[in-house]
Amino acid sequence: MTTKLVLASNNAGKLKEFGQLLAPLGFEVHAQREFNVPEAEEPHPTFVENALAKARHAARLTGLPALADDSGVCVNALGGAPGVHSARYAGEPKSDERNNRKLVDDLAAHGDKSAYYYCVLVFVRHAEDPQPLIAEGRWDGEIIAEPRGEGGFGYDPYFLLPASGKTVAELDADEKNRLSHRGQALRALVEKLK
Ligand SMILES: O=P(O)(O)OP(=O)(O)OP(=O)(O)OC[C@H]1O[C@@H](n2cnc3c(O)ncnc32)[C@H](O)[C@@H]1O
Ligand SMILES: [Mg+2]
Repeated sequence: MTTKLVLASNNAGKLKEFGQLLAPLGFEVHAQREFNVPEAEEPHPTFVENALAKARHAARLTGLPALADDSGVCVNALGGAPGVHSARYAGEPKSDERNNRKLVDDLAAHGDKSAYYYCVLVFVRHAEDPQPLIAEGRWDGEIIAEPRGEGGFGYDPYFLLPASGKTVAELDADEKNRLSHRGQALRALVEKLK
């Protein structure tokens, strides 16, 4: 049986990756935009609370099971920033280019460039689901000052994987999905759905 679900995100990069990750698993996946679901508020200080807020919002407005992703890049020398503020690190309107420039500037005076991507996924069967399924993933790397690569989205051209010497934007889509915070979290979530 295929499960129909709504993806509670308006981020084109995430939607593309979820499409690739979920395609082989027999889900009928719809982006919330198809149902004219507006962006949810994300006022919380934790990833898990924001992901739950997004999932509930989409489930409430569509009547469908919903999957939400709250994610970001956490930089150790910056005390975990941008963290939950990753999408709007440089303010409104959201801009990957300005976010990346601010991140590089903020880190310029620091020797420690280590960082990690973090992703929490929340799946709710309906808006009042008392037992949401929750999974997380983490991916370590470091921030570099000059962008490399064309793939991925967001901070990927500046996120270096020391083991391969490549940035995430230099990986092909399959490699990113195999290694990423989002891929790890989704595989863990799917185990819980079984
Ligand atoms: O809330 P939705 O609609 O899902 O879209 P969003 O872009 O606002 O998503 P978040 O609130 O979860 O913010 C996550 C930000 O973290 C960054 N990010 C998350 N995953 C990433 C990845 O795989 N590669 C690069 N940047 C990523 C990117 O800047 C995202 O905008
Ligand atoms: Mg968001």
